[in-house]
Amino acid sequence: MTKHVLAQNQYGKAENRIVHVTRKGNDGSWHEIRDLNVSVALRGEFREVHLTGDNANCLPTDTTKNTVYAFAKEHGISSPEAFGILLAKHFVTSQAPIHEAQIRIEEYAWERISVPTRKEQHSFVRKGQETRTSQITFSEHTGQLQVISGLKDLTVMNSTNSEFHGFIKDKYTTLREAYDRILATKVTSRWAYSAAAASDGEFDWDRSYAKVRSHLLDAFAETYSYSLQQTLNQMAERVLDHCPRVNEVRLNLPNKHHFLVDLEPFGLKNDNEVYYAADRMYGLIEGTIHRDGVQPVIATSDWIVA
Ligand SMILES: O=c1[nH]c(=O)c2[nH]c(=O)[nH]c2[nH]1
Repeated sequence: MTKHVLAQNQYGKAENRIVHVTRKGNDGSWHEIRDLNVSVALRGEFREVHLTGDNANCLPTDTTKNTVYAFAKEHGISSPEAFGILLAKHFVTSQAPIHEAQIRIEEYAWERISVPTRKEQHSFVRKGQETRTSQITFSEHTGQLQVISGLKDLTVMNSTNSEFHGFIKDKYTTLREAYDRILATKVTSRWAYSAAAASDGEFDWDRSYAKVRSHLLDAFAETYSYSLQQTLNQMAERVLDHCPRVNEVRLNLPNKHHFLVDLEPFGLKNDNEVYYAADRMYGLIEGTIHRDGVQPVIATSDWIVA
């Protein structure tokens, strides 16, 4: 029998998605968020764990995950580096068999959507450009030029001012009513211009794009939401109200769920500070709003992935 050698090994929970909300100001209405993807890898005396099934030296990956969320509550997240240092030191100094801990953190950066008319600041847009889209169709039969513009991958978040309750409860319903939740979505939108705009040689398409984008953002930030469906309608209505040459707006809004982490088992109270950001599954809320009397033209069957 050849002898086999257990060489380098490490383990831990990877990709702990965490969103931490800090409330500042006298009334806590100025929110700051940190959005991290934290992976933990532990190295040390784990020969027995691999070779004999003796788990005496094994700190469960589940515990490493809990530690990440509990540390966010206990210490806050001043920077990914500072948070990583706290975690790495903790694992190595608290458990004898753990000799080395490696914490890898990706941070997703957000910018504030500032709403000048209100003091509360809890609306954010993910840094990095969204993709601008357009579809132009010209038909020789009708002589009609059709322009459908749009955007995708515009990720936005409100860290408060979102509720969801009063919904149907049947025997399969387990969802709890929410009176203060995070509302986040990655916006895909397309909007159709009037035929007059499409054939107006002077029309400023760049300016119009910027205007629609900013109305979508403002409506998202300013809507006190009772469902993502309601937010969807507000966003589209805002565009139709302010952009006379847009006839129809379609929105595909994946509900990027953020679940409050239960910190009670560690004797910690989670005052809507520490969230688990799930990437799947997601609610997918879609709809078209158009001017009365205008025939909708935007396809409704596209496959949208969050
Ligand atoms: O805004 C929401 N709309 C829903 O239809 C829904 N369903 C659900 O589980 N959560 C939510 N949130």
